[in-house]
Amino acid sequence: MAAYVNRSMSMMAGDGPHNVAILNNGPVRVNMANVDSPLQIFVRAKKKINDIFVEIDDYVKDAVSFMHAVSGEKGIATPQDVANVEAYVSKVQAIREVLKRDHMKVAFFGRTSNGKSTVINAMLHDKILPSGIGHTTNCFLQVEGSDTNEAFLRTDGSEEKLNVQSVSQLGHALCASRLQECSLVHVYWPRELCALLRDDVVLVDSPGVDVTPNLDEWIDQYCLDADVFVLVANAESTLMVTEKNFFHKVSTKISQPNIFILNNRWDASASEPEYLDQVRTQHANRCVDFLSRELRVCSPKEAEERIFFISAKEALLTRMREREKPVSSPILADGHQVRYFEFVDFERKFEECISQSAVRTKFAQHSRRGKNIAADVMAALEQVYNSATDRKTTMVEKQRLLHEQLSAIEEQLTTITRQMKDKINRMVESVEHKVSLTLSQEIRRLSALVDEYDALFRPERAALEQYKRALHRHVEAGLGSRLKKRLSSDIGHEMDEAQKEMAERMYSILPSHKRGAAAAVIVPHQQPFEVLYRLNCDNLCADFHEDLSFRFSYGITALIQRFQGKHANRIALKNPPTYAQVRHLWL
Ligand SMILES: Nc1nc2c(ncn2[C@@H]2O[C@H](COP(=O)(O)OP(=O)(O)OP(=O)(O)O)[C@@H](O)[C@H]2O)c(=O)[nH]1
Repeated sequence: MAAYVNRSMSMMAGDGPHNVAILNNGPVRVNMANVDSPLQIFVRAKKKINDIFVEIDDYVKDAVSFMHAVSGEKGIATPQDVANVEAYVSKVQAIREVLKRDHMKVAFFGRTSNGKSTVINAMLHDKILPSGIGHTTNCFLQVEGSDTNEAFLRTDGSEEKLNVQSVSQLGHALCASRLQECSLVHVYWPRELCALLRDDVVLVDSPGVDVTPNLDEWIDQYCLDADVFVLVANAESTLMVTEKNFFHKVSTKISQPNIFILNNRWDASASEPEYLDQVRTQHANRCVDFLSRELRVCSPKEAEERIFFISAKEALLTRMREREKPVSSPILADGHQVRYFEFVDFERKFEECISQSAVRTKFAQHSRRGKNIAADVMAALEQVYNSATDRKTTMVEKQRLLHEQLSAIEEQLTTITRQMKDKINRMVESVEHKVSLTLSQEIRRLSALVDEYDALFRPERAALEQYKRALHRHVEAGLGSRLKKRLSSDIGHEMDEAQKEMAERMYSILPSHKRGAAAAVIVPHQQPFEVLYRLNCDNLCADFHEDLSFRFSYGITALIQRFQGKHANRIALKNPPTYAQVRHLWL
């Protein structure tokens, strides 16, 4: 109580921060002291949830980029996985749009002339909606804050901005251009002029519930998203069946609606002070009974906190005065301050209720949705992570097996290479032995070769030199062809066998799928093996001096020593396979 009294006194005194907005009739100065308003619960929650959805939006977009990046990797993310995550981008956008527009909505109902429009005007601190005796409000009028600092009207479904003065024509039952009772007119009022509007409260005025049979249609169109309902009753009479019927219908369509009951026109009680308490108790009991027992929307104790006895007319007058606006009836009845405090108390409790209700009903659903989206996207990313991890494990295992295989093969290759080198060494020794033996035998029959040489011998120096060179060629050719004939096929056969064995052993260590490719590299030599023996008689006989008297001799013993000497001649084993060729197969 103390809080609202202080606040009310402060507002009546006109202190606290003020804002200025421009209306048709000039600049307006308004009290905006609502920093501790319960509406801030909704305002802060809205900012918080909007910020969270900005983060969810970024998270989803990052996830989409990531999914696109990995979609090329086989077995990690399918195009369907990418599309599933991508679908959340538009869902998050849609929620963000709804969140931006989310507001707290309060709908005012009651019989004609009970003072619904006057209550709204008092809450807005200005005479915005038409009011007067008789049936005044002809259609639904929704007052909401305008983002631009201007006041204007818009009929539902139209983009045309109408002058704010035309609300009297459009919404007034007595004007010729009035709309259908179910129509909606948006009244945009500068947020800066009213704390309620600035904090995203939307107020809906309605025609009297006693002037229409279309209550169901009203409820479906204007009540389903309302956070709070205010029944504006007439304290001069009592709750009427039409009013009760309307809220019975509301409570069948909406679970546990938040309903406040304002017993308006309580200023009338000033003229009958002797019955004031009894009437108040009677009205209060009936209202508590209606909310708690008939509608079952709250407990009797909670109901007591939802029932107020006010004078909207006085509250509006007080606030118009405070803003130095001209007022028609300056005289206020006795007890007007107490009634004003109760009006302020109603505003406070209404703000708490609408703020908490809107946060719960509107943001709780969005929070769940946001959590689910984040969880779904995280699950998709986890699936990608798990697939990638499985793939990595498989590849690492494959790499380990390959390394093992490679090490084993390199070991075998080293063994084979060593064995082959030993074999080659043994073969070289064997061939040298064979060549040496064959050469000895051939040299022993060298005289026969020399005897076959039948060129004309002349002792002159020049002719003698020519004779010697020709004889050398003859001996070289004869000896070479004899060695080749006797050694080639024997050694060649041995070489072929050795090459074949080497190739087969190489094949045996290769993995089966590599053998095809290796066949082109490990091929046993196809060229026939031949023994080449380079016999240079000119060198061999360089220190030979002919005895012309005895013709000449080749000095057989010397020749044999020369042939077998370590710096003399070498057997050439043509085309042996090399270690480099063998190793190339593996690299
Ligand atoms: N004495 C007194 N008169 C009031 C009070 N509240 C509103 N009125 C007057 O009652 C008449 C009807 O007020 P409205 O605000 O137009 O009532 P309403 O419920 O909006 O009426 P409809 O728009 O026709 O449904 C106006 O002349 C107001 O000045 C109040 O608390 N005390």
